[in-house]
Amino acid sequence: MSALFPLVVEAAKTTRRGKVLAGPVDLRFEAEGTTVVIGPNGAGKTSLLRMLHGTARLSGGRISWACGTEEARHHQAFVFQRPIMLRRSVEENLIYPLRIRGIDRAEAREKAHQWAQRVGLAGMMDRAAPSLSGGEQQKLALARALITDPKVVFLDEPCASLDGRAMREIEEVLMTARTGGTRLIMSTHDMGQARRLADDVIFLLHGKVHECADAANFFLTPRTQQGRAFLRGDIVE
Ligand SMILES: Nc1ncnc2c1ncn2[C@@H]1O[C@H](COP(=O)(O)OP(=O)(O)OP(=O)(O)O)[C@@H](O)[C@H]1O
Repeated sequence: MSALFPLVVEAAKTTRRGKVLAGPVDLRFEAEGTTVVIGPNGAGKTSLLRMLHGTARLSGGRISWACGTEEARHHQAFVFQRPIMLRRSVEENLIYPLRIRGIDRAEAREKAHQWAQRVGLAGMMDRAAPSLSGGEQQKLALARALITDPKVVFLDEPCASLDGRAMREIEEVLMTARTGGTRLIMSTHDMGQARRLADDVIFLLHGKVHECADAANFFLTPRTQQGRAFLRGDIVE
């Protein structure tokens, strides 16, 4: 397969009924690491992730993967803030993305069991996915995203409204995926999580990239007054 990265974003923007949801933004993503997108409510974090993933239509600019867009799409996954479960068992939820990629049922089941084990859902394979708790559903959504071995995973607030334990378990899965070479691009409201996971940070304000920096630099010495205020927990508008 060809390389997906660098992912180059040039003056890309997405609008809805004349309102700019995100952009124009210029960004460049290399193949490794975790990028964390932060910013106040409504800053455009979800819209940026959807634009990069290709599910929000561009109304200007360009997003170019090193390979073709179709090939890149095949190697991506997206994890939503509120997991969307198939109304089937945990096992069927895990098997589904493999089956639609043509993997035979026996192999898909084996992989499903390995992934259930990894995210702590091994004892729940026969449970109906919608009956799982919020944390369990999010772990299932994560396993279902990673089971196809994607090159890049977008995650929109993957731990919103989860307790500390579920968050830690999810972060462990994410760190393992990152170490294994999966490129992660995620949003979070939780600055503790951003500090734990980020290799680099995009600080969005009013749909635009206000700061984009190496995580250590951003957290230690944010360049802008709004960046400093945001990290202090002040209201930034
Ligand atoms: N479908 C839509 N139609 C109209 N406006 C929208 C739509 N989706 C998002 N917006 C608006 O676009 C802006 C950016 O929204 P977005 O959800 O991307 O921000 P966010 O940073 O993810 O916010 P939050 O932290 O609250 O999840 C907001 O002002 C939002 O109200």
